[in-house]
Formats: sequence, C-alpha cells, structure tokens
Amino acid sequence: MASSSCFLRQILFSQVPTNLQPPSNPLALSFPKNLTCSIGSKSIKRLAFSRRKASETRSMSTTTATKEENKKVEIFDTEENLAAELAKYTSHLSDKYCKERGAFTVVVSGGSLIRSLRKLVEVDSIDWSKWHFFWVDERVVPKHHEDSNYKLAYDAFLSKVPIPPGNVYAINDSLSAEAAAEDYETCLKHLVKTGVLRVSESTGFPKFDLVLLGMGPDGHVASLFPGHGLCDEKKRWVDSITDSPKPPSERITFTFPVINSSAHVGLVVCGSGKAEAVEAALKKTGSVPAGCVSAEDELVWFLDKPACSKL
Ligand SMILES: O=C1O[C@H](COP(=O)(O)O)[C@@H](O)[C@H](O)[C@H]1O
Repeated sequence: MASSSCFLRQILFSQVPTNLQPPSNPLALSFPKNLTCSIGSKSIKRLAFSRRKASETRSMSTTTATKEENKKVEIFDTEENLAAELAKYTSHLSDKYCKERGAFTVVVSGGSLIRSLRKLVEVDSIDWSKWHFFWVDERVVPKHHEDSNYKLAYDAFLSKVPIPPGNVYAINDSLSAEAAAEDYETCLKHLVKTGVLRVSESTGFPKFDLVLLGMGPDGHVASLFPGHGLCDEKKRWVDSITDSPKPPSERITFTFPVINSSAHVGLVVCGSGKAEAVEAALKKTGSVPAGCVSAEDELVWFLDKPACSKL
C-alpha cells in the first residue's frame, strides 16, 4: 500500500425561465415555493431549486449568488444508476483537467462514498497517471486499521487503478492528530508551490479540481460535525479534532474554506436514514454542516430516491 507521505431523475438549480409552470411530477410539487421546476425531454428530469427573488439576489454578495446558481441536485432511482452517473461525471472532469493542465486533483471522503466509486474503475479512457489523490478527512489510526479511510479507499478503489503511488497523499499515521493535520497542510502547501495544486484567486485557499464527499445521518461532512467549533475555522487548511462524536475520536479534516474553494464538489448521499439531513441542508429547515458546502464552479448533490424522500 504505497502512497506519498505527506432511471433516473436529475434536478437543476438554476438558469430556468421564470415563467415555467409547475410540473405534474409529484416529487417536484413537494418542493417548497421558492423552487421552480423544469422537466427534461429525455429520461432525465431537472428541477430548479433555490431560485431567489430578484430583491433577495440583489441583497446578496456576488460570490454568494454565484454559489447558489452553481448548485445542482440529481436524484437517481437506484444507487446503481447514481454510481454510473458519478463515474461519468468524474471521468468527464478528469479528461477536461488532464487536457487543460496535465493534472487532476481529486479529494475523497471515507464512508459510503467509496462504494459508489466502483464504476469509475471500469472507465478505460481515464489517464490515471495524471491523477493526484487526497483525503478530505482521515481517522488517526494506522493505515491497515479497519477505521482508516486510506484502507477503505485502497481496498475498494486505489488497488484497482494505476494512479502513481507518489500521487497518493495519505496522512502520516505515526503522528498525533494535531501534528498529522499540520503535516498534511504542509504537504498541500508544497504541492501549491510545485504547481500540482491550484490556488483560488478569490479565497487564497487551495483549489482542488474535484472533491467527492459523503454525508453522515447527522449532516456532517468530512469530519466537520454539527455544532462543532471546527465548522467555523477560517484560517487553517487542515485541522485536527480529538473529540469527534463519531468514533474514532481523533481525526484530521479539511476546513470549510478549503472544501468550498474547490472547483467542483460532488456530495453523494444515499439511504432514507439521511433524508432528514438532506432536507435540512437543501430546504434550510435545519442547520447542518452539509448545508454549508459550496464550490467555486459547481456543486452537485447526487442523491438516491430514499435520501430525497423528505424534499
Ligand atoms: O466518519 C465519516 O463519516 C462520513 C459519512 O460516512 P457515511 O458512511 O455515512 O457515508 C464520511 O464522509 C467521512 O469521510 C468519514 O470520516
């Protein structure tokens, strides 16, 4: 396990004509009033979401308005279809960035997301040699430990694709949580200096090409848990947590400024156990970390039907 040290329904959130009539789709009708909907002509359906009144938009900063417009929700009949679409989405971005800049910087979470990447390994056209692979969060355990996000990704994904081992950035598992977070941040800063990692012109934080996140039933993303002070971190790129409400307690995690400076973010959520947190995040009926996720270019929520049952 070598590594570097250091269906189908689709919902679109913006850019639909304001004069659209509400569709006859029961799913669409269950959305709150501030959503407008449009149904696609193929086997895909798109619904607009979070379209703000003109007055509301004017009162917001340009950055915020842009982030809302960049948000899409895609709903799939089955997790199988979701996994297939996620593979297409990722391989499309891989092609784009490998051609444009000769590198593709990809960040993954642990948890159920990793299983949903299984169809990506079957895509022949991907230039894996240009991939640089990171973790948005990691548990501070040895790499061979059952709780390790590295092990999870290695067993189900990395062991099946030829990403150069030097382009796989696992945490240093011999350090404390605090030291491991500092070490990972130093590693990212080095990659910025060498040009592997871009920097966001608007925030100054690293700009990953694609971040793929899962979400816990409590609405946590990465190791950013509801009500935890780490959600408010504004300076650090990578931080540590020693009181994670979900075991293991010691972890490191990217902070929100880093996640939200990414070009593309995919939030992948399946199962009815997460429906309430999805509702809280997307309809703003509650305050959950997943509701704070954004991206500089595009945020896409990939949901299966049970996960969106409360929308
Ligand atoms: O502890 C973690 O949980 C979340 C969510 O996991 P899931 O199995 O409910 O999808 C995961 O995204 C994160 O990376 C992991 O450390």
